[in-house]
Amino acid sequence: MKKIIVLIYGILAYIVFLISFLYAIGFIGNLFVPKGIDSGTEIEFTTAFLINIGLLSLFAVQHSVMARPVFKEWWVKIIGKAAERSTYILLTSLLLLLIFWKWQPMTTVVWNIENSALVLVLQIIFWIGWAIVLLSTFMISHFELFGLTQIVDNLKDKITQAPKFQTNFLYKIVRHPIMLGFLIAFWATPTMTVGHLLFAAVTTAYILVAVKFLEEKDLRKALGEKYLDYQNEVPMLIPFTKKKVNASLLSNPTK
Ligand SMILES: C[S@@+](CC[C@H](N)C(=O)[O-])C[C@H]1O[C@@H](n2cnc3c(N)ncnc32)[C@H](O)[C@@H]1O
Repeated sequence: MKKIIVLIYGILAYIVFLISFLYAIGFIGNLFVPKGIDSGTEIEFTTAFLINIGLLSLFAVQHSVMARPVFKEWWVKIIGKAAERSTYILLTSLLLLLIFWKWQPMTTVVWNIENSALVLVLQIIFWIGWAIVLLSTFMISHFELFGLTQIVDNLKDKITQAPKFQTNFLYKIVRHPIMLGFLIAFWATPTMTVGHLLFAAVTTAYILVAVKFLEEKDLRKALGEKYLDYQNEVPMLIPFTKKKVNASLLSNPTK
């Protein structure tokens, strides 16, 4: 019975993720959805700025803290191994929906491209960004990343294997294609408002810090030499720019 409940919980968490992901596309692109990043009544600038920064910070704290191995070790004792990833996905998705709901528009235009060919190019790049995000999740292990493998394995009394470390497909071009896809989608717009710029700038800063100082640190710790070699061979986010890692990291992968 408990396994069925965990299964239903995991499926619901995945549905909430799908809703938040699709809404994110509409929100950032000001497309299809009732409330886009630039819609709604504008309030005083400082208040809007503080609310928006507060919302993004809330997301950053939840997303970073709950992804750390130390937190997970403690958290699985409470929630159980099978439901851990689904809970992470559910809370992440709910916080995203909170951002979309409470986001304060700041509609002063920073740039507005009128050339229709350029507008089309930017719109295509925007969609390419989202396609990169989605495709890359399948290159790692989409169903494990979103907790579905864990809940199905739990039903079958099977231990979920950690996904294979991926160095192929887009992971051969950059180490973080999912993040690259987000960055492309956040910045590629023909009309950039102050609110959209704030969103893009803060999320970019967060992605750079979280990837470099949290995720890669964990991966170096878990994979050691293998990850250092990967860092030496494949650039972090910008394709075809190779970055050499600090030699001191080779002797201390946990640094
Ligand atoms: C949301 S995904 C983002 C992955 C990567 N940062 C990216 O942007 O494509 C985070 C999870 O992917 C895992 N991960 C990162 N690089 C990986 C790789 N090359 N192969 C398999 N898993 C990876 C991390 O350990 C973490 O659990």
